[in-house]
Amino acid sequence: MASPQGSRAPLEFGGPLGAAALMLLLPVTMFHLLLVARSGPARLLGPPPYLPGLEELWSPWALLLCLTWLGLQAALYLLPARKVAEGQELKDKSRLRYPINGFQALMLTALLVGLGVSAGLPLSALPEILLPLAFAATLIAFIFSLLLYLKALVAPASALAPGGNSGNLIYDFFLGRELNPRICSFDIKYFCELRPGLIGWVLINLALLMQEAELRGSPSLAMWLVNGFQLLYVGDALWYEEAVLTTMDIIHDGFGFMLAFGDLAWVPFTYSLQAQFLLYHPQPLGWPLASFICLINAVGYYIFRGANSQKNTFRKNPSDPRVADLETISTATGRRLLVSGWWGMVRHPNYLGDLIMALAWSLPCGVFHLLPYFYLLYFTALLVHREDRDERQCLQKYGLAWREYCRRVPYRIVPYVY
Ligand SMILES: NC(=O)C1=CN([C@@H]2O[C@H](COP(=O)(O)OP(=O)(O)OC[C@H]3O[C@@H](n4cnc5c(N)ncnc54)[C@H](OP(=O)(O)O)[C@@H]3O)[C@@H](O)[C@H]2O)C=CC1
Ligand SMILES: CC(C)CCC[C@@H](C)[C@H]1CC=C2C3=C(CC[C@@]21C)[C@@]1(C)CC[C@H](O)C[C@@H]1CC3
Repeated sequence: MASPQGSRAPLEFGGPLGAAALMLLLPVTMFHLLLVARSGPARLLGPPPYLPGLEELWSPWALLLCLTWLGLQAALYLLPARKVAEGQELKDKSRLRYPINGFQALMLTALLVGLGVSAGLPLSALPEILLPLAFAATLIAFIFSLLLYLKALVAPASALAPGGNSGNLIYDFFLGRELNPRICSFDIKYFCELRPGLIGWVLINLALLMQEAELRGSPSLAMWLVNGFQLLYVGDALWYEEAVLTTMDIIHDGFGFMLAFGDLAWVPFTYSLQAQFLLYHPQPLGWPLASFICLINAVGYYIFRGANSQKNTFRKNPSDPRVADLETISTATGRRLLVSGWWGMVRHPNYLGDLIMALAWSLPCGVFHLLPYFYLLYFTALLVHREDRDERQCLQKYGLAWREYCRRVPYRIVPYVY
């Protein structure tokens, strides 16, 4: 299979073997987490309580529910948007246009769910069918990736991603071949990155909260905190939806199994792990400790939002008064790099804020189980790896100017540590 010209990018994720291992390991990990979260000992590293049979995993109703959810989110995506944003310049010098109506989709979904629940929709029954739902989402991600792989066979070379076109079927299937697969103006990757998975995640959290209220009379303080923190995170991502257009997922990575599974299955079913854990393992939490955890989340959010907004404002308009006084380094591309403000503290201040929030999401679950800290552990690994990929791409893009930035700002994520 021919590679597009100049796309002999170095293989990532351990090449075809690594990709094959991840394609097996990620779904297995997700099912392991779903099973142990509801088991008595809730041991992250122990064996699952039992191995579910196909009859417990497969349900045509769960598949129908997942497809309906995707259909609903697609319909909301197609509603008129308050703004249409242009993406980064592509290889052929064109720019794609993207609707900015993610927050509107979240609000409309909340309204529909609210109406549904008051009309008797049994949302609190959702936790009972998480296993078949996760199985259906995984199936959809596999089929989706396969169709996207086939679609890329007829795509022009200019539409292919720099990464996932090595010629190795497994590797390319995992990473994704086409950069911005679209059906007419419907951008499949952009849609999946923010809508069904993220909104699905907070919906699952809400269902877990409602089931806890049914079981114990009212939701616990720990459950409120986890729901509140994660709703803030998802609301923020959709409010600042345009910022996703500059992430490496949109600019650099193709849309293959990694993102399809990540967006549609991994995010809703593993990011809701803390709420799942709390439903089956209630944790006492007093107001003083809860206030301290809120403070940790607020500090994390302040850094995360401050850093992301500073970079986005600077990238949109470097002479904006909010960033005009910051010190910068010029690069040969004409773009400049910030070396003061948040981006002068470490080279990825937004990751630092994100990790502090991840800690705050786990703390309400107490310190006697490792399971609710899975997200923090996985996320640290994801961000360290992501930071490494980004550094390599920036070095390629900015050359000596990037080296100068690394000299001026030596720490990557945690000041004086890493
Ligand atoms: N919850 C989750 O699962 C995940 C969350 N995230 C979060 O999403 C957000 C976006 O992350 P991500 O896309 O990885 O990366 P970043 O938002 O950090 O973007 C990296 C890019 O920023 C630009 N940049 C880097 N340094 C500077 C500088 N000093 N001055 C100006 N521009 C600079 C470069 O692009 P250029 O120069 O081309 O503009 C670089 O490629 C983060 O907050 C992250 O924490 C990310 C992944 C998963
Ligand atoms: C499990 C796989 C190895 C990797 C899957 C990765 C995906 C789950 C993540 C890749 C980048 C993501 C981003 C977000 C969610 C997770 C995925 C899809 C955000 C939308 C989360 C909210 C932030 O405000 C923006 C993030 C952009 C990147």
